[in-house]
Amino acid sequence: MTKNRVVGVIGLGHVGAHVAYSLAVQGIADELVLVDQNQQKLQSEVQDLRDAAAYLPHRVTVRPGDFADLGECDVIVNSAGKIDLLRGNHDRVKEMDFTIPAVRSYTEKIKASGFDGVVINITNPCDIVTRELALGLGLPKGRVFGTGTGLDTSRLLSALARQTGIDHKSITCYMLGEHGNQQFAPWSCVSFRGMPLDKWAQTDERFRFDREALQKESIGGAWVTFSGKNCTEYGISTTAARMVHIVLHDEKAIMPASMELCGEYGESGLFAGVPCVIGAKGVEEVVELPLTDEEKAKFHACCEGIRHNMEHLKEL
Ligand SMILES: NC(=O)c1ccc[n+]([C@@H]2O[C@H](COP(=O)([O-])OP(=O)(O)OC[C@H]3O[C@@H](n4cnc5c(N)ncnc54)[C@H](O)[C@@H]3O)[C@@H](O)[C@H]2O)c1
Repeated sequence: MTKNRVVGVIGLGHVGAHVAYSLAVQGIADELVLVDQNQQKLQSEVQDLRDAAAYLPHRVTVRPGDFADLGECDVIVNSAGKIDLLRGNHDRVKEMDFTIPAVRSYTEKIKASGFDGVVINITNPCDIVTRELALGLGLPKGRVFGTGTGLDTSRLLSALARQTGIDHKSITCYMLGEHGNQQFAPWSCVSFRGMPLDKWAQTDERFRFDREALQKESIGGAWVTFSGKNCTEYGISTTAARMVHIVLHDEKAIMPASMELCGEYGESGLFAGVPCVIGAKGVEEVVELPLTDEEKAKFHACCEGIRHNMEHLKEL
């Protein structure tokens, strides 16, 4: 009998519930172990997901758990948080006063469960919380990473697909840096199945667009979604589900993720959004894009911004 693929989700709010649903609907997980400090919310989400199971194309079992039950998971998705703290201000760092102590409160419990898999962090501020989890859990390098600029890259892919008429899956592009206000698109690395953007732009006007405007659209997309529903759900849950799929199938796929930098891009001591080779061991390699000098400077500025935000850790 083949081993069941067991995925744990911590925090069953807007994001965690949608992650669990995506994993169930896409048949990515065989078993879901759900954990939330709000027991009523947890029971409700478990019930609702179980109600869906009979008509899903793949068999999935769903159960409520505690941190002690996470030891058997192959992958844990962390999405605990308090999204209401972002109402009225567009800065994910504002959630840090809640999310850092929250994560610290259960890191030891995850360790005590005997967990030895991969952790994918969504909780904001994503780069800083991912680092906190990685330090606390002490798993081998790469086993804890964040969705980082994965979602922001999805937004850029969507904008580029609408602008050019070329399908998302034929486009290579990245948002790099912070999953936050300090991120940017390195346009020199954008290509359409091997043909660089600049080359297309020489002959086709659909590829001669306002790059600043598209970048702004990708960075601001979160707040367009947030403004009408006070959360974001579909984009992030699909991003995380894709990452879980990559890990469980040992795909060695390249995707932007929040990963520790140890000299790559001339940076160290922090987690930031960069392209990564992801497989069964989590992030197995950071891909160093051939950035222009101007793009390198932008990347360093993003890292300085993350470092500035990390200063607040001293007060927590
Ligand atoms: N990285 C990204 O791209 C991205 C995108 C969207 C949201 N987010 C982040 O994801 C997180 C969750 O967002 P949301 O909209 O679901 O928030 P939410 O407030 O709706 O839900 C958070 C859930 O976490 C639970 N929780 C809080 N502390 C906990 C703890 N100590 N132990 C167990 N459960 C705990 C709460 O009970 C709640 O059910 C937030 O930090 C948000 O900013 C990140």
